[in-house]
Amino acid sequence: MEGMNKGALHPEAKKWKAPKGPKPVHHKNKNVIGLGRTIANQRRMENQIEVLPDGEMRFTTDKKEANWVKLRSVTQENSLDEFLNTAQLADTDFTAEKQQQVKIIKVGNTSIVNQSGLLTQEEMIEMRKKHQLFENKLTIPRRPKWSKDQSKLQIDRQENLSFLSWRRDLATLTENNELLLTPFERNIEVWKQLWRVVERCDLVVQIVDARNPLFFRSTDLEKYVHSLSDPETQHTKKNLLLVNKADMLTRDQRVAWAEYFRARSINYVFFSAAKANELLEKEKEELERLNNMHEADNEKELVEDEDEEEAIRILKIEELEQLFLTEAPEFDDPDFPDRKLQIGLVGYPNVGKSSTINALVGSKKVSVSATPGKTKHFQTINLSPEVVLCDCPGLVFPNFAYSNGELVCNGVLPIDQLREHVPPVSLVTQRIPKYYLEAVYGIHIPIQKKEDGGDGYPTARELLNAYARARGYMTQGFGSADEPRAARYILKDYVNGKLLYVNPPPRRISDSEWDIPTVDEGRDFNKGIYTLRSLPETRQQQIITAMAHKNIPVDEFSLAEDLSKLNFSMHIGEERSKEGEAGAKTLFYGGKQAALESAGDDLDREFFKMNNVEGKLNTPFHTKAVENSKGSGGKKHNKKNKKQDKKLRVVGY
Ligand SMILES: Nc1nc2c(ncn2[C@@H]2O[C@H](COP(=O)(O)OP(=O)(O)OP(=O)(O)O)[C@@H](O)[C@H]2O)c(=O)[nH]1
Repeated sequence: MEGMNKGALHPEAKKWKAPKGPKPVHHKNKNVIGLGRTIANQRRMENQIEVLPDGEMRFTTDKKEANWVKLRSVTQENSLDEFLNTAQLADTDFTAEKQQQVKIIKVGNTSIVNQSGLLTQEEMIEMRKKHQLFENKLTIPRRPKWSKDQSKLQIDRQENLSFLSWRRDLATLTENNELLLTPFERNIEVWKQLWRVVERCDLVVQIVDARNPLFFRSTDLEKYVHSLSDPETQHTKKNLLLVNKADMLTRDQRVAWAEYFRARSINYVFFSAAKANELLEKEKEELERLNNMHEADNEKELVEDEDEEEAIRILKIEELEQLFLTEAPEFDDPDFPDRKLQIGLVGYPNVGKSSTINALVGSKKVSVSATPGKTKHFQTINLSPEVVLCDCPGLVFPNFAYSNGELVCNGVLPIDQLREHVPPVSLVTQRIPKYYLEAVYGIHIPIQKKEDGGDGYPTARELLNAYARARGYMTQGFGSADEPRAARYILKDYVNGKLLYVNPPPRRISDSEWDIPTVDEGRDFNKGIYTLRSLPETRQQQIITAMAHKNIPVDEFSLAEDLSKLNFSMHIGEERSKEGEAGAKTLFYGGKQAALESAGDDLDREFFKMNNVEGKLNTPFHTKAVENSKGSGGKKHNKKNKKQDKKLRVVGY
C-alpha cells in the first residue's frame, strides 16, 4: 500500500519491473513425432499451389493421403464416388465435367436374377453364350507405353486417361449387354502394383482357389504377360496357374480338373499352402524331437502319396520351388549379370498368396489373415540366392459372373455388408445336401413335402429359419428368426470351406466347345465329399456316440440315410414318429413362438430312456431348490422367491 501511494505521488518514479532472474532457457521441442506437427505439415501440403510444367497453376483442396491409403482396394462404388473418381482420373475439374453432361454409367447389372436369386439352367446357358461372345472384351488395364524423356506428370496423365478409357469400355460392355462382372479393382494404384510385378518378373504365377479355378483365373492377364515378352532382348515371360487349396478336392475331382487343364493347354499345378505349412510345422517338431533324443535313425515318413500320378499330385514345397526354377525362362541380362530369377505371385484376395509365401519361405514372415485384402503392397522376398518372389496385392480381376449370389459364395463380395441374403444361401442349399447341412449344424431342417410342391431340397429360408431357431437368433418384437444373422454365419462357413462344394470343370461338347455343368452334375461331382469323416472333429464324436445309442455299427452307417434317426446336438431323431409325431425335429431356443415348438421335455425323456433309466422321473435339483429356499431364512419373504417356490412345487411334485 505504502509503495503504491509513493508511486502515485511521484509521477516521475520508475515503473515497477519484475526482478531479473536467470534468463529463460528455450528447450527444443523433442517431440518430433508430435501430432500437431504432422497436422500442420499436412495442412501446408494440402494448401500448396502446384505449378504445372506448362505454366498452369493448380490448387486443390484434396487431402494428401499416405501410400497405404492410396492402395486401398476399391471394388464397389456408389454413383457419386464413381462420378468424382471419373472426374479425377480424367484430370478435369468437377464443373467442366458437369458442363459436358457426363453420363454416370453404373457398372454391374444386378437386375438379371429371378426371385430366389438363382438363374435357371436355360438362363445360365444363355448367359454363358454371351460370356463366350464377349470374352475378348474382358480385359485388364494395360500400362501405356512410356519413354524416358516423358515427365512424371505426363506419364501419370496418360496412365490415368488410358485407365479411364478401360473403365468406360467395361462399363459400356456390361450396360449394353446385361452382363454381370466381378466387382473388379477400380483403384489405379493397385493396378500400378500389378504392372510393376508383371514387368519385372520372368514367371507370373496366378494363384486360384481350387474350388472354382476358372472363376479366379484371368485369361487376359496371361495374354498381358505374354505381350510383355521382349523378342529383341529375348526376355520371355511365362505363366503358371497355381491351383491352391487342392487339399479340399478329392482325387477324382483333381483328375477331372487335370483333364480339363490339359485339354485346354493350361500350364497348371496343384498345391496346398495349408497342408504345406502343416507339414512344415510337423517337420520342425520332428526335427526338434530328433535333436533332443538323438534318434536320427528313427526318422518318420511325413510325406504322403509319393507315387501319385504326376498330373494330379499336390506338390510339396521343395517341388514347387524346383518347378519355379524349371518353368521360368532363362534370361541373362547383360546390364545385370547377377540378376536373380523373379517370380511374381498374383491372385484374388484370400486365395492363399500369403500362405503360399509362408510355405515357400518356411517361416512366418508374411502375416496370414482370414480377412480378404490384407496384402496391400507389392513386396519382394529373397527366397534363395537365385530366386526372388514378388508378392502383388490381392486384386479382383474383371471376370464374368452369373449372379451376385455366386460372387458372395466365392468370397469376392463382403458378407458383412450383405443386403440380399436369400440368393447366396439358395446357392448353398442347392449345392450342399440337406443331411450334410443338418450334420454340420446339428439341426433338423423341416422342408416342404414333395406332395405339397417341395423338391426335396430346403429353400434358403427353411435353412435360415432352422439354423436361427436352433441357435436362438431371434429378432426383437414378434420373435421371428433372425435370418440375416444366420445367413452371415452360414455363408462364412461356405466361403472358408466348412461347407465344402467344388465346382466341376466345364463339360466338353465338341473338340473346341465347352459348356457349363448342370446343377445335378455339380451335385454328382461332389457326392463323395459329404461323409462322416469330413465333419468337424467334435461333431463326428457326437454322431458316433449317438450311433452307439441306436446300436448302428460305424461301418454300416450312412450319413445320408441314418442321420435322421440320431439324437445329437439340437437334432432329435425321427423315432418318435411311432408316437404319432412326424419325422425328426430341431430343439428350438428363444422367442415365445420358438418355445411353443420346443421339444426340450421330449429330449429329456429320450435321454433317460437312452440310458435305460425307467420309471417316474424325479427332478432332484428342483426339490433341493425348494428345500433350500425354505431353509434360507430371511430370503423367503422376498416376493421373487415366493413366486419361484410356487412354480417349483408345480414342476417338482
Ligand atoms: N484349406 C486350405 N485353406 C487355405 C489354403 N491356403 C490358404 N488357405 C486359407 O485361406 C485364407 C486366406 O489365406 P491368405 O494366405 O491370407 O490369402 P491371401 O491371398 O494372401 O490373402 P490377401 O492377403 O488378402 O491377399 C486363410 O484362412 C487360409 O487359412 C490351402 O491350401 N488349403
